[in-house]
Amino acid sequence: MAQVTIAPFEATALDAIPKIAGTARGTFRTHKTKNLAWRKVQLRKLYWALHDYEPQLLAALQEDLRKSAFEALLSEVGWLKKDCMFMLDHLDAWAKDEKLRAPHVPAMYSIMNFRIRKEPVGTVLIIGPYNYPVQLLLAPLVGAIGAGCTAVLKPSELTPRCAMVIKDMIESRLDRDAFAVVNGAVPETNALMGEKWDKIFFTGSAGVGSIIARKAAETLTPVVLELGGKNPAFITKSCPNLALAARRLMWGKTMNAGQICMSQNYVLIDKDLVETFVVHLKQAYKDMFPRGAKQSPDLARIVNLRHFHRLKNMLDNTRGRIVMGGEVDESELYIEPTAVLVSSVDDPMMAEESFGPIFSIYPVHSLDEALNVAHLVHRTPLSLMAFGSKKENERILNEMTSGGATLNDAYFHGAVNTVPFGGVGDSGWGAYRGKASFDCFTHFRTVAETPGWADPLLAVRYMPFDMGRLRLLGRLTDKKPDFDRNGRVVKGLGYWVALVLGLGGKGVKGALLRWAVVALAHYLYKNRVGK
Ligand SMILES: NC(=O)C1=CN([C@@H]2O[C@H](COP(=O)(O)OP(=O)(O)OC[C@H]3O[C@@H](n4cnc5c(N)ncnc54)[C@H](O)[C@@H]3O)[C@@H](O)[C@H]2O)C=CC1
Ligand SMILES: CC1=C(/C=C/C(C)=C/C=C/C(C)=C/C=C/C=C(C)/C=C/C=C(C)/C=C/C=C(\C)C(=O)O)C(C)(C)CCC1
Repeated sequence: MAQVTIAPFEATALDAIPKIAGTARGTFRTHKTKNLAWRKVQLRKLYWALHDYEPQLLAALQEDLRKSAFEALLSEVGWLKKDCMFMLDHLDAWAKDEKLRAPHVPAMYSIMNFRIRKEPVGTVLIIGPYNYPVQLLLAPLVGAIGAGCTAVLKPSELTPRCAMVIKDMIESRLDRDAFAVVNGAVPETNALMGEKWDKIFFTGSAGVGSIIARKAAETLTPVVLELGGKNPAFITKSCPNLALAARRLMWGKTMNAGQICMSQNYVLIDKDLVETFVVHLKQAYKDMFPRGAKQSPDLARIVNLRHFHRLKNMLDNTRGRIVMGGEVDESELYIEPTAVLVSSVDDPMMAEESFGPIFSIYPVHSLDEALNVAHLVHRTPLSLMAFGSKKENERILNEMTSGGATLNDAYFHGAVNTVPFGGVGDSGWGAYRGKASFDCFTHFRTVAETPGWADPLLAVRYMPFDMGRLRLLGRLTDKKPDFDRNGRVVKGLGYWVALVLGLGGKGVKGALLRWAVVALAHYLYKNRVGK
């Protein structure tokens, strides 16, 4: 890896924060960020900044998390470059006014040129976590730039080298009046929260998310929360390939040393499959780490001592049996990929969010039991994975919600940068990525424009009110219900007439098609050969 120097971590001075926020707000008021060409220049600059700062970013990720260059490129630097390109490719189309026509606008108002203007929400605060310190801070920024916002970023202080590289990169390459980085921990975040924002985008723990949401509520500031979850994986008796399920779940818990909020916390598995599943897990472990996980340059480390001890305590306090892994080494912040066989939902391995390379295996007698346990552990997890028959997977999706879900794999729904990503209930509010990133920072402003000549047509609204005219208008424009008071659809005269005239076809298209077939048949009959 290229030799690079990273400045030591330095928190932003508390008294500088109001000015930083004020500059970002002031720049938004100049309206220059609304210009699409300006936004595109910033996105292109961000792309090249990521490209040029790649050695620093890779070194910082290696030092902060011992993240391999492979992972750093795949899921952080390369990921963000793709984000920039995707936003650049689609920005013109997404930012265009959307004309509102029937059926969204009733025919009687069609003269009023209803449309949706896409406006930037304003000046936003983006607060990032430590596990993907580059991706999870800058992916929302791509959305904010695309939408035309100004932004202040607060990287996690737990990954200090990444925080310093990001500050240098953003402030030297992007418009300094529009984008800034504040480094620090709780005091600096509190100072930022004391400022007025138009939206706050927070990724992190549910505990801190709730502090942020409470503070934001004081000024009615909208928040997006990307939080954690205790995510289940279901393996049923009909699992099509148990060895593959084991391999994929091992991948889910070893990327970034399992410090991924959407990876499985626990596996609910049919009791008859447990033994074989563990054999497959061990085989997958051997295949991925032929010289042992500790020797592998591919396995990241736990971010710091606090999180190391949090994970170690889960293993120390479990009443379950470790069936794979179990080694820990504080000097290296190393935790071996570990699976623990448990039998109680109160076990720390079930009750706490793992957010590391450890997970539990919980044997069940049936899918009913699995679904009950999952609801007890966390009713609205960030993700869910199912390895069953098609029918069972459909049932799991139907009976248990989650932010996102993957069938027959670990969290792949969250490994593609262009599709919406977000939680549900207490695992998150709002979504981003792809077009959802643009939408997240956009105010969809409905605009109507009433021509002066239309006033006589619309005069019914004026006082003095005339009930007769209101009733007449209702008779002309109100849609009659085709259902009765019991919620049953009523097939009235209109239905039967339409059915006969439409020759049984549904809708105008279906009816026209049937009439065309009849006409063709008639024509062929009339002109038949040898008549
Ligand atoms: N849904 C998602 O996309 C993701 C969710 N997460 C969740 O984040 C957690 C791990 O990330 P962490 O960085 O440890 O989260 P965290 O909640 O401790 O920190 C996140 C950010 O909040 C700031 N912060 C911490 N304490 C604060 C306080 N008392 N007041 C104001 N700001 C404060 C930190 O400086 C940091 O920038 C896990 O629970 C994980 O599930 C992590 C990554 C992605
Ligand atoms: C199929 C065709 C081709 C071949 C395509 C191939 C070989 C694709 C392989 C893709 C793979 C294995 C991609 C894996 C990607 C994993 C990623 C990006 C993981 C990302 C993790 C993230 C973002 C984590 C985020 C964490 C968060 C949000 C959190 O903590 O919550 C050809 C050969 C291209 C030909 C066409 C057909």
